[in-house]
Formats: sequence, structure tokens, C-alpha cells
Amino acid sequence: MVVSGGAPVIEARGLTKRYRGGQLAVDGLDLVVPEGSVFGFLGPNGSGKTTTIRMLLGLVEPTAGAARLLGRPMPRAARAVLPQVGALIEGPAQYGFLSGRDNLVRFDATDPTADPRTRAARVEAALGRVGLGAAADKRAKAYSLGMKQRLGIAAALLRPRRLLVLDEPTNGLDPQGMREIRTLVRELAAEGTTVFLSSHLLDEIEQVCTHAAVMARGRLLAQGPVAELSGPARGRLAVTTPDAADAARVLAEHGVTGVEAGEGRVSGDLPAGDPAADPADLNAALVRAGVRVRAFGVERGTLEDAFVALTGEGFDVAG
Ligand SMILES: Nc1ncnc2c1ncn2[C@@H]1O[C@H](COP(=O)(O)OP(=O)(O)OP(=O)(O)O)[C@@H](O)[C@H]1O
Repeated sequence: MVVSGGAPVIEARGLTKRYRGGQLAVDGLDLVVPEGSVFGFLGPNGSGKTTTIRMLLGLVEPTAGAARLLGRPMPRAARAVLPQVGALIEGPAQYGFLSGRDNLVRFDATDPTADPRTRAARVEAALGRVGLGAAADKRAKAYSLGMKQRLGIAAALLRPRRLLVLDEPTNGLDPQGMREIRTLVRELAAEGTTVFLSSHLLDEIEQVCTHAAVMARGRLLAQGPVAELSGPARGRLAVTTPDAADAARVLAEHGVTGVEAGEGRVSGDLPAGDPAADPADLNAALVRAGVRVRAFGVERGTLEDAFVALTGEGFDVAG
């Protein structure tokens, strides 16, 4: 995965959308998506993700602000830029009575710039790309939801793309289907495609994305590399030991707070802001005191911790 220092693949400045009814769906959004990233656009239902994606792709006119895609202004440069961008918005549109392959043939034929002589090869490559080669002759209506989603992505990948935009690609999928999509996203990223995907599922973003932005009620709360967003967020120390009571005492003596001792396990909060509190020293202190340590680690904060810290509320994953 190459995250280069080049121009951002997506850049929004003060991007705002107020719908005619007066609803402020997106409010002054500043967004920077680095090339080569898998960028998670995270927010509860109704937080403005789809509206943002539509503005980025030039499908909805912003009320204020500006968006650039692949370094070019949108929607002005849409004709030059969009051929390099694959998008899957609001689920795949497919003909159930056609096979997966014939769906792609049909879709490819709607592209006036696609050479009919190389169509078959293009379609086979796209089917292989998403792992539908073996199921290519099945009718799409017999596909699982995950397969339908992959067929939709295959359609977006009939041409080489610099950027792939996926709006809630795992919505409604079972765990197996989600895994398939995650694997595909990772493979595409490894080949250098920047992937921008929206989701209301925190752990999904955490598992697949290098970068993320967090939206709530039309506003951007935070953005950056996932590791920076979720950690250090007050790492919690976790020690696995048969001597839990002794370990708890030693840790407390060394400034660890909120110590909890359970069966074979002790956890606690590292002394905040104390540069002398190196976890290695705590481990050494345990060993000196004769505590037998089976495992010793600092648990990173999760994106959910970060979200709760940002909003003061839980992440509503309903719907
Ligand atoms: N065409 C429209 N006209 C008026 N209001 C709209 C329109 N589309 C969306 N909205 C409103 O704008 C807000 C943001 O909606 P949007 O679909 O962008 O959010 P989202 O984060 O993508 O949510 P979801 O995951 O449910 O699609 C919501 O309150 C929604 O009701």
C-alpha cells in the first residue's frame, strides 16, 4: 500500500449542502483523502455521508464550498475525471434474469468509449478480479447479496480506476459477505487503487481502512490515519498472570490507576502524562517482585472510544 505525498485524490473545502426543504445535510466539510489510502467515511445513518459522496461525484450541486476529485474541480471536470473513478452507490443495479457475465457485458456496452472487440476480455478480467469467475454463468438473481455486491464492484472495475467510491458496500451482508468485500478492498488497495468507502460500522472501518473521517449530523468531527484516531486514547495495561493479587498491588504502587484484578488477569490505566511510566519499567517491577508474567501488553484505544470521546455519546449503529 503506497500512501504517497502527492495531491489528494479527494479534497473538499467548506463543502455544504442544504436541501430545498431547509435540511442542512452537510455543513462546511473539509476532507482530504490521500492517494493510496483505504479511506473510511464513518457516521451514523443520516449523518450526511451519501450527500457528501454525491457532491464529490458531481451528482448533487453543493450549496457552498468546493470539491476536487483527482486534483480537478467538480462538477466542472466531471467528464475528464469520472472515467478514472469507479462508484457503487445505493447498491448494485442488476438484471436478475441475466448471468453475472451477461450483466457485465451489458453494462460495458453502455460505455461509448469501451471497445467492443476487447469487451469479452474486460468482462472476464473483472469477474476474476472480484472472485466471480466460477459463478459467472449463474443468473444474478441466484447470487447471494455479497455476490451481487461484488458484481456491482466488478462493473465499477471494468476500466482501470485510480479511485473507487463505495457507499455502504457491506450494508445488509452477512459476516461471510462482509469478509469477501473486505478482502477485495484490501487487494485493490494493494494494487494502488485508492478506495473511499462509507460505513456506519466502526469495526469494519477499523479492520480495513488506513484512514478515516468521522461524521455526525452533517459535520466532520475528526479525520486522519486510523491508528492516530483510535490510539493512543489512554492505553490500558493488561497483564496475564497466575499471581493476580500481587500484580495488582505492584502496579498500584507504581502509579497505575483503576486497577482491576480478575482470574489470571490484571488491567489498569497507565499513569497519564508521566514520562517515567514506561510499560517496560512496570513489567520489570512485576518481575522483580516475583510476579510471574505470562503476557504483558498495552491495549490500544478503539475507534469507538475515540468516537465516544469526540461526541460524548455512543455510536448509534441502528439501521
Ligand atoms: N434529497 C433530499 N432532500 C431532502 N433531504 C435529504 C435528501 N437526501 C438526504 N436528505 C437528508 O439529509 C440528511 C443526510 O442524509 P444522507 O443520506 O446524506 O446521510 P447518510 O449519512 O448517507 O445516511 P444513510 O447511511 O442513512 O444513507 C438526512 O437528514 C436526510 O434525511
